[in-house]
Amino acid sequence: MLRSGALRLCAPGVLRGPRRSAAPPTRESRPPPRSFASEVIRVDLSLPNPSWSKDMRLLFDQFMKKTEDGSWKRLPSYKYVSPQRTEVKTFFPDGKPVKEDHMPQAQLFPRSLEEGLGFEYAMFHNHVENRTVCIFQGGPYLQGASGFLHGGAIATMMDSTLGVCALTAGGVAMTANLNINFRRPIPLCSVVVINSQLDKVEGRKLFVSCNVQSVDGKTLHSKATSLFVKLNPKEV
Ligand SMILES: CCCCCCCCCCCCCCCCCC(=O)SCCNC(=O)CCNC(=O)[C@H](O)C(C)(C)COP(=O)(O)OP(=O)(O)OC[C@H]1O[C@@H](n2cnc3c(N)ncnc32)[C@H](O)[C@@H]1OP(=O)(O)O
Repeated sequence: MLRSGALRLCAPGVLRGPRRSAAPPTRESRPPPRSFASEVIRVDLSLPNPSWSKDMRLLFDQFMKKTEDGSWKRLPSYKYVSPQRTEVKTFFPDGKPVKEDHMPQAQLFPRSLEEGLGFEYAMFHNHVENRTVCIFQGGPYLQGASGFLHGGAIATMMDSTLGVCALTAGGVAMTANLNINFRRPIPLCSVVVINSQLDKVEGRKLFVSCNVQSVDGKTLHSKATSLFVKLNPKEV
């Protein structure tokens, strides 16, 4: 039976640096290079790696089983890696929007920390039920109160899960509003399940909600409701 996440050190290998997987990369984890820069490769990080705890792997396997009949789909999540050394620009005097191909170091925020130290997660989506589930293991760099996850890190993963839920239903949209109730702290390095669903669509407005529970479902850690608004077609 799966355990709820008790406070413990992260799974073995968590501080061993940037190695992504002990297993040989699958074809899926090494798709062709992106078109804008042929030397940049994208690596799907929604796959098990040595930092994943037993709970994380068990949950991942359970959801992969659900994908077999096509009702659920695993959603890839990429980190962009350039084999060449890129100079990282850190000072932006004018905050104008920059196209991704002009900033090769841009990364999806939850994928920006090294393996096991930050956000380890995989998402699964059910198109019929308009639900997105995220299994999430928060690493040691996400500490807030001693021994527990930072509220901002929890909010990040809730926003990301809700975002994927809204995006898959409605296309490009941004978070307009996010209301979170934090009920029980989440022990650092434990695994939680974020269940999100699309509740209502009104024109460009997508109303979504989610909860964050322990693996055994006995502890409700957080709940949120959120509004995503599809970008105004005239302004895109
Ligand atoms: C098989 C498919 C696989 C898919 C895989 C998916 C791959 C995923 C890739 C990675 C995705 C990761 C997801 C990450 C999600 C994070 C999202 C963010 O952080 S985003 C970053 C953080 N977010 C930002 O930075 C967003 C900044 N904000 C904005 O840009 C804009 O305010 C806006 C776009 C949100 C709306 O502007 P604008 O288009 O001018 O909107 P209007 O004024 O025209 O109003 C339209 C309607 O909306 C109402 N309404 C609006 N706001 C609110 C509100 N707060 N409260 C209540 N209501 C609100 C308003 O009353 C009106 O209602 P009605 O009259 O029609 O009834």
